[in-house]
Amino acid sequence: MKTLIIEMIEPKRLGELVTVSREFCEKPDIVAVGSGQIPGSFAKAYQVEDTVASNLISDLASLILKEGYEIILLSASTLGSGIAAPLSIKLSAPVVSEVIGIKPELVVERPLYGGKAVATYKLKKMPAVLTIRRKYFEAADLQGFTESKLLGSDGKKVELITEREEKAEGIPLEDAEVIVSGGRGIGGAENFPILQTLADLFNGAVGASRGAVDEGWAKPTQQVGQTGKIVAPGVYFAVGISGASQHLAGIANAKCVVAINKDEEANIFKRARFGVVSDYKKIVPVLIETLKEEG
Ligand SMILES: Cc1cc2nc3c(=O)[nH]c(=O)nc-3n(C[C@H](O)[C@H](O)[C@H](O)COP(=O)(O)OP(=O)(O)OC[C@H]3O[C@@H](n4cnc5c(N)ncnc54)[C@H](O)[C@@H]3O)c2cc1C
Repeated sequence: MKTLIIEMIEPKRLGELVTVSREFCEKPDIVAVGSGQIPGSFAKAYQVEDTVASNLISDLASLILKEGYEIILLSASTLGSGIAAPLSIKLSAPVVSEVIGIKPELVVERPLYGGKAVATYKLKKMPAVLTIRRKYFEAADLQGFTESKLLGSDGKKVELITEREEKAEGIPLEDAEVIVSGGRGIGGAENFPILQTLADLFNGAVGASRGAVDEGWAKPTQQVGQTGKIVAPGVYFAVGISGASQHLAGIANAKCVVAINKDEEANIFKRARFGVVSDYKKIVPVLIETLKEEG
């Protein structure tokens, strides 16, 4: 099937979409968003430097209709989700967001009810737009680079006036293999550095519950959950987090959850593989010392 990837030039995200594209075609085409060389081998490559989603919709829709693409793949990222919805309206195309599984015969899966259920859809009308949830598919190894041509623009509707770069401190939560998250049980912003110390020992990242973010102890960009980031680390430490369903929705794909909570009835223990019922102030320092000793 004729497949088009629309994505920022970022090897991991592109690699994941290339893996998904192989379920539909041998070699996809790509519209790469942003500047720089396009890693990987694509049949045809187009490039747009404008990163404002609403400016791209008309050009993308014209290209899709002209070339007859059947499957359109984007990451379920801010840009991907920002493009997928208006693009599907412009094309009168179906959209399935946050796809986590591809089955034979055009069947796709996405989570529902904060990850408590999985819905299965059969794609019957083409083109179909799919946004793919990060880290559910192994990123393909992208070899070499593909030459691209600029995708013509029908004029900017929205002008980007300023862009404030979010200071990326350490590894992004979505990419981290180990996350140490703190909740309201941490007791104050001054107690978050100990979580950072633990995370650093694993080369990991620090996340937070909405409880901690609402208290102003952690940044909104650190929030994990339904209205925060969806993460999929190998190990997720939930420290002083009760385990509300909205928080659990963000860690549905975490492989191993380790909960530290002084309330043995806390809901987080139902999701945890390992649980410690104790005050985190007694446990986390011991964990740090032990890890340092182990080297
Ligand atoms: C529409 C909507 C969307 C939401 N989206 C999100 C979301 O994206 N992410 C999110 O996290 N929440 C979200 N929430 C909020 C969610 O319902 C919870 O209120 C929130 O997750 C609670 O945060 P918490 O677990 O840190 O705090 P609490 O529920 O107050 O739990 C604190 C925990 O810390 C434990 N504790 C206290 N002291 C210690 C100690 N010294 N040592 C160890 N443990 C201790 C307590 O036993 C308790 O279990 C959303 C809610 C709504 C309505």
